[in-house]
Amino acid sequence: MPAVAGSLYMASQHKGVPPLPPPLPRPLPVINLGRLTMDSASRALAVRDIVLACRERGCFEVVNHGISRSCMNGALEAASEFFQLSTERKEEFASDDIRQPIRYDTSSRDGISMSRSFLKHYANPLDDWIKFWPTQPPTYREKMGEYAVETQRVSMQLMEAILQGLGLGPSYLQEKLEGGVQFVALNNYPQSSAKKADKIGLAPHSDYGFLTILLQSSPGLEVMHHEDDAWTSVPAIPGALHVHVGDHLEVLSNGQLKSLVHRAVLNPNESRISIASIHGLSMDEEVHCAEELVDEHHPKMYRGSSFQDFLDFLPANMNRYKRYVESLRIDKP
Ligand SMILES: O=C(O)CCC(=O)C(=O)O
Ligand SMILES: [Fe+2]
Repeated sequence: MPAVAGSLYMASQHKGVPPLPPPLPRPLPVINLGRLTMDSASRALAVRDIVLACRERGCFEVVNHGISRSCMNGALEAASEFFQLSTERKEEFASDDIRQPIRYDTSSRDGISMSRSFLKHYANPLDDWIKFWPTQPPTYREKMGEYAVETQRVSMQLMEAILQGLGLGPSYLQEKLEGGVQFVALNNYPQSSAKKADKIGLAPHSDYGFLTILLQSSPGLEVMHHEDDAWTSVPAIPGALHVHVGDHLEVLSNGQLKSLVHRAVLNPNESRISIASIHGLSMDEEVHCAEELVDEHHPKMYRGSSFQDFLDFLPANMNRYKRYVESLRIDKP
């Protein structure tokens, strides 16, 4: 009998040996971003790794991205100090209106916040938005501003690599991306309690931009890869950032890359902060399937839409789609 894994497995069952356990979860790809600015061979390998990770896993971790530890820790500290302010102070930013330039909330009116409070605001270009940001804690604008500018830079590098890897060229959409939306969500989750059975902080969803860059103070982010039916926990690797594919990258790539379903679970040991930076085109700019990726074998899969369209869509469609992009499919039932 040939010594293939399947036959060994069968043989062990025949002898009454317990069946093999399911395969171990594959570790998430960790990509050294420094290679993008080295020689062209190193860049080509990094581009290949990034696109493969996007295609096969929908996400990856990046290291050597050029954002200093003190900048990342500064942003986490500023977020943590904001959430420690009195309720009254935080509620100065409370609003039901998702079009406000800054918004604080604690409830699940958005259909997915099960146990989190959040502060959301825009960040690019910084000069247009920073005036709306909190002045308490006093270092908030400086620390969050520095981190926002740095993540916008990393998002540009990543998008150039992805667009190159898709065959569209690194400067495809460049100006529109430079002037695009950067939406920053600071999330604050309580420590899970032994009494409460529900350990979900944020329910499963995808993000609507091209890319999300996420920094977490401790583990809690979980992702579901495209072919999987199970959650994979994303480790909080010191100094690393997590990156995942959003709905508009699925549209732009005409379905070659798929937006990633993810959720946040409560951490049993501590309260947790995450900072999600979502990058896309500007408010009214529609994202379409790239014509270069449409042909007779790959018909156009999605209709075009803008960030503005997403905001219009959201209030009436909470919980209808786990991924907004499903509503954009041309062949949807
Ligand atoms: O807290 C997390 O890890 C996930 C946050 C998230 O998915 C979001 O803000 O969209
Ligand atoms: Fe998200």
